[in-house]
Amino acid sequence: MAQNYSFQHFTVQFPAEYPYVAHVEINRPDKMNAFFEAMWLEMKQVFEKLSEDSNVRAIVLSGAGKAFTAGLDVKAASSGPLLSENGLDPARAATLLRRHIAEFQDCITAVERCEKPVIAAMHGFALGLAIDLSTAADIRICSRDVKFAVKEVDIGLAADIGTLSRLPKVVGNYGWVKEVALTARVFGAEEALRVGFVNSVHEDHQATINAGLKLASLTASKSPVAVQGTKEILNWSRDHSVQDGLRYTGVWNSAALQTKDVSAALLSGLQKRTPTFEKL
Ligand SMILES: CC/C=C\C=C\CC(=O)SCCNC(=O)CCNC(=O)[C@H](O)C(C)(C)COP(=O)(O)OP(=O)(O)OC[C@H]1O[C@@H](n2cnc3c(N)ncnc32)[C@H](O)[C@@H]1OP(=O)(O)O
Repeated sequence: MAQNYSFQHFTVQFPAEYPYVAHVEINRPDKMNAFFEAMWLEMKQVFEKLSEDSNVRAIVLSGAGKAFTAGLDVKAASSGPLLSENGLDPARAATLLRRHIAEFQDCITAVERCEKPVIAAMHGFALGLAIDLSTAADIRICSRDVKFAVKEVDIGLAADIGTLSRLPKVVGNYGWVKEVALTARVFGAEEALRVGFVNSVHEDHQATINAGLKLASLTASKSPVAVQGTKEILNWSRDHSVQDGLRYTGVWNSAALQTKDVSAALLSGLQKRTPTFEKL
């Protein structure tokens, strides 16, 4: 049984029918799961804890209520460091703001840094911060009803917590990213599927969660050494040359291939048996 998780703005469940799978739900439905500072700090704790939990091998992230998340809590932001008059000279004010942005970015990056695969299962509204957050996940799926927007220019910002860095790498199409980021226009499930932002589209919220849990369960049935190595190497290779990626893979696997999991799994297909793996 996984350890007990108790958080204020996130529920973490371990569905009995999906061993080694954690389901994280953003839980502020009365405000469309809009994020304020305590929430993104808490989200970092959630993913750091799951990353280290050997009873967890894959994670589904979804939102409670009518939205995955409507993004930044714009009411809270209107009285936070973005707009506050602090009397500091510009360089000092900029230093504080830069630290604030870096801390916020780090909370989103906690999802990418999490050693376990994370599947973002989105429905309803997925605006602004939702795109930052879901591009830090490994796999994105959505429901037919979803409304996406890279909404930052609508609120006077260049997106600064991940979207502009990660979305082009997810979809491999700068022209499309520029269109949605420069206009903040809403796009739906069909377009998201066509450009490769999401991997699959499902009938409704619950069907999307179920599909996420099944995918999570499939990866959780594999060697955790192999799966965690695959996430690490893919993320690293995304940001480096092929030659550097090959070299990193060789170094990584020179340790990882010494796992017992290889001998447990190598002949399992031929021998028509399902291997089991120790916790990691
Ligand atoms: C340093 C900067 C780092 C990060 C920046 C991130 C940028 C972003 O995330 S940009 C995106 C910001 N989000 C928005 O601008 C969306 C604002 N919300 C809406 O436009 C609408 O609420 C809606 C999502 C289209 C849904 O409309 P509707 O179905 O009519 O519901 P509402 O009655 O409007 O909302 C219900 C309830 O939720 C509150 N709420 C919704 N979104 C937010 C939000 N983003 N921030 C704060 N609160 C939000 C809304 O006020 C309602 O609450 P009440 O108490 O009932 O008023």
